[in-house]
Amino acid sequence: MIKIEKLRKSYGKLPILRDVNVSFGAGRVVSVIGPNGSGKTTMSKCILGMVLPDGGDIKINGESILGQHAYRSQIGYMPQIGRYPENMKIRQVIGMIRDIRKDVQEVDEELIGLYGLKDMYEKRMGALSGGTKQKVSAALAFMFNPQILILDEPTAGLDPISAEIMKCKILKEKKKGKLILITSHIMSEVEEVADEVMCLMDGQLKFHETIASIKAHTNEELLSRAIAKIMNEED
Ligand SMILES: Nc1ncnc2c1ncn2[C@@H]1O[C@H](COP(=O)(O)OP(=O)(O)OP(=O)(O)O)[C@@H](O)[C@H]1O
Repeated sequence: MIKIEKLRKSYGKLPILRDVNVSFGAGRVVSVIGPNGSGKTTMSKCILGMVLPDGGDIKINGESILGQHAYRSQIGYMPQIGRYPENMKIRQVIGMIRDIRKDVQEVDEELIGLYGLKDMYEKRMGALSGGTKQKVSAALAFMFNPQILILDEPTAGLDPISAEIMKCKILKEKKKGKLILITSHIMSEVEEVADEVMCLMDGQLKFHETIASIKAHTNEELLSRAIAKIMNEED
């Protein structure tokens, strides 16, 4: 579904992504992990067309996305920190985004319901708690039934029940054949929802394996230990 070939990006003289090659298939949940600053968000932003790569290619369903725009409607994105006009009410933000995507007949309002956002519709974005803002971002990411979801730390800031709702939603959408890329630093959470783990270190692909194979080849039952073992291996 997504094929990344020799992806390169630098900021000034600092190389951030260094010849990353990786493929992700439909119906999979892939956790993108790696130390802070290893390039995870930059890779996501390249897929989203928010950052222009210096070299390489990104193909979605066989077609290069470079210089294209239409493909973006197939991707739902939940940023680490959603930024919204402070004076707009939740109702207005959701209404505005729905207006932009008038082409979509059937909208998915499940998270709006499960997170009780309608009861807060008249609250202004600037007055919301961090967690509630996250819930609005989540509801928007899933709303237009995208084939690909990119979720940057989706449960960070959510209370345990809301985090559980998010994880159930991820697994439900995966069953529909969607590809879901999740950045997370919480290994127990990665283990609960992901099929595969992709690890970036210093802008390079360190490994991309299924959770079962990571555990098997490190001989570790705990994913956190298995990953620590691989990360500490010499190249
Ligand atoms: N617009 C920018 N201009 C300059 N440098 C940037 C820019 N965006 C990101 N960087 C740098 O690129 C590097 C990779 O950042 P990125 O956000 O991709 O890392 P990450 O793996 O997502 O980190 P984290 O786990 O902390 O979210 C960092 O050193 C960051 O400072």
